[in-house]
Amino acid sequence: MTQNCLELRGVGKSYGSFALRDVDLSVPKGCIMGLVGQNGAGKTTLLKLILNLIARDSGEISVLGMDNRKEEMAIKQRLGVVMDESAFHDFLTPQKVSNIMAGIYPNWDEGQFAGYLQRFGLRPGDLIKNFSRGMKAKLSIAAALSHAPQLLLLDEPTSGLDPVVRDEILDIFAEFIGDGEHSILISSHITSDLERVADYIALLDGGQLIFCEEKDALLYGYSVLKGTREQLERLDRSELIGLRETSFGFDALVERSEENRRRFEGLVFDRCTLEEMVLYFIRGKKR
Ligand SMILES: Nc1ncnc2c1ncn2[C@@H]1O[C@H](COP(=O)(O)OP(=O)(O)OP(=O)(O)O)[C@@H](O)[C@H]1O
Repeated sequence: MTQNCLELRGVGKSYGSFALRDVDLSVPKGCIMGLVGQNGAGKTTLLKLILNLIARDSGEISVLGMDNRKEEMAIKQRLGVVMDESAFHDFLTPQKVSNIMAGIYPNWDEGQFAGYLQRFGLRPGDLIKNFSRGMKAKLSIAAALSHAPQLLLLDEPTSGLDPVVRDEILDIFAEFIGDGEHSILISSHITSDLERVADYIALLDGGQLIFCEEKDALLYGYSVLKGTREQLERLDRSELIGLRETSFGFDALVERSEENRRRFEGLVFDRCTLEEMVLYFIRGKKR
């Protein structure tokens, strides 16, 4: 059995002027991979391709060691999914959702679902119509987790949630992968959430995978370099990623290496957040 729960090879899909091109991506078992990128970068398209909700133009996709087209039904039993739009009809209640899910998933765990509802402060008998965006998001996450899935595919699951609930949900995600057998691919614009829980980060931009790296390797492998305009004039710019010039000076991302320490001696090296790093890489690509 493969150690990757998800593998994409040469995956492509085009929609008029937008194209997801030649994406190779592997999600190892037992980890959380964060998928980041600007609006329209192709994150939802990628997740829909994995779910076989849309047909790919090229490439291969294997989910939990199975071909995502040939074994779609078997895969869906073992996947927990949250897409960004509300998953359940407004006239339902969480209790009715539970009854419906029990008919779809042989592994549906009513008790576990009820436990999540209680944890999230959702009443089983209330109409979803009257739920806030955050409450709908919590319901979707509770449902995705309650049929013993091995892999969660989550499209911006925490976007409508307040920081306290987000924190609790991130803890639940960390618990979920704790035994090394479960994994999560999560797209999010909240990079601080990913900085907290993700093991790997994949950046999409304009349909292209810019990188897929271990989060710690990214955070410890790069620094922000800062200096004056005069200092910039004397530098070899080929090492600078996403250079930004201001009236005072410049900043750019550089690889953290002894060679660069010597090359840029006398300049300031700062730590970099994941959010800053993503901005530098996107800016660097647009140059
Ligand atoms: N059904 C469709 N028909 C035509 N174009 C589409 C369709 N679905 C998506 N697109 C286009 O594909 C591109 C990528 O969209 P996608 O929803 O994958 O981006 P995203 O990274 O998820 O964005 P966001 O962060 O805003 O959710 C966009 O240019 C979008 O307009």
